[in-house]
Amino acid sequence: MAQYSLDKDKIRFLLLEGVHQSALDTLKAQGYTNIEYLKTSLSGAELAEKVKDAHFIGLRSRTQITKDVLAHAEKLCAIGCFCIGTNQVDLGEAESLGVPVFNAPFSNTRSVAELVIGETIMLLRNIPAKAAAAKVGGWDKSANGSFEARGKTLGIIGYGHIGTQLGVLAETLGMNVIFYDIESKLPLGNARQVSQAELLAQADVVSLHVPETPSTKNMFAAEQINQMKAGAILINASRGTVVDIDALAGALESKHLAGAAIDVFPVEPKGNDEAFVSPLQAFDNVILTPHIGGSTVEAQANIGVEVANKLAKYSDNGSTLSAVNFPEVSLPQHDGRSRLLHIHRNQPGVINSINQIFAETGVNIAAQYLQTTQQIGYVVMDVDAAYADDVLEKLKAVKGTVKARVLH
Ligand SMILES: NC(=O)c1ccc[n+]([C@@H]2O[C@H](COP(=O)([O-])OP(=O)(O)OC[C@H]3O[C@@H](n4cnc5c(N)ncnc54)[C@H](O)[C@@H]3O)[C@@H](O)[C@H]2O)c1
Ligand SMILES: O=C(O)[C@H](O)COP(=O)(O)O
Repeated sequence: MAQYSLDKDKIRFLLLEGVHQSALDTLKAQGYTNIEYLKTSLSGAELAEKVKDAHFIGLRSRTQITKDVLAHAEKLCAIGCFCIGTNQVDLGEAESLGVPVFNAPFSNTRSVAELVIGETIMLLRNIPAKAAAAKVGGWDKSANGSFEARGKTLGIIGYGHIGTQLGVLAETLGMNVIFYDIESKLPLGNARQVSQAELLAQADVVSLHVPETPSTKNMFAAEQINQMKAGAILINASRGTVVDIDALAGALESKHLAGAAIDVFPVEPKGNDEAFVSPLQAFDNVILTPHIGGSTVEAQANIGVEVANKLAKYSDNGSTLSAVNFPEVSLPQHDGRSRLLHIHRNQPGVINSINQIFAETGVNIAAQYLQTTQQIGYVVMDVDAAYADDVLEKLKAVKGTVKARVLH
């Protein structure tokens, strides 16, 4: 399937889930005005219908871009996740269709880490339960079950961008930091990498910061919760699939855990007007938040600019730097030339066929860039504008071509 570069006002953006106004401002400032902006997520037939005409889709963590949805998105050039997580997109399928997926890998890191620090202090002091009692006339003035954070041990599971930020902040409170990660990681400050069993046996507060993957699905179930210290606290601001909520409810019921803070759930409401239901609503010593770990004004404004810029850059010059599922190519401007972009299956003979076209037509390649993943190859060639459309037609016919377009 070939795609020609269109006039900017014909390039259609579908932005879902109320991404920040800064995304619209950034796109408009770069000449992209054909933008459909929705405050909610979409699913099913509605989503399939909307993606049909979209060249670019922007979304947050809620919208599921499955293989089926992608099959409806025939004009799709790229997807922007205006958040950190990209598990809501079928990344492999998008790759095989020649659709790069971008995200904002650090823009809300600090917001999540700060929320977890706040929750750690509140839960160690038993504030949620005391505040709930006070609101209905109770007066629980007592030091029992209320502790300082200083000197306590924080166990971080998943020591990536958020986990490391959290560890640094926790040390400034005087906490001891231990962490577990499947990779060997450079410990920051005085943090120590330990096994998961050691972490669960030692930590007063356990905080989860892993991505949603097959290996993290239900990784925190009854077995792991039972290994936590009696009276410990569990915090999850990663993904709702990571914790078995019924097992957590059981541990709160039996008072094995002293409290929890949960920001993400196996099933979350589609929008702010849908009711939220969870067995954890029964517990006053649990902080429940509506997936707002990354929802600060600062983070959302930065994410809007960052991801919109990545989409505009891919549209304008083909750069795929920091795409999460695609060969990464950082490209200079192509002033005075046209740029041919060719996405193909990574199979023997494709580059040879492409070179053959140039050998036969005698068109000179002023610059060429190539990157591959196991699945696909992405080759970019700058040529004299007079020949670009002709060469594009020939490139489209190369066996193994997934997508080809030209930028004038
Ligand atoms: N609640 C929110 O609003 C919010 C905001 C931002 C991110 N998140 C979630 O937090 C996750 C983590 O974000 P990040 O930026 O720190 O990601 P990251 O990729 O920088 O770090 C994740 C870490 O988890 C480790 N890991 C992966 N699988 C593991 C396993 N089975 N056991 C132990 N460690 C494992 C990785 O090696 C990595 O070090 C994101 O994937 C996203 O789902 C939630
Ligand atoms: O992956 C993320 O960055 C967080 O889960 C935040 O997602 P959101 O943009 O839907 O709040």
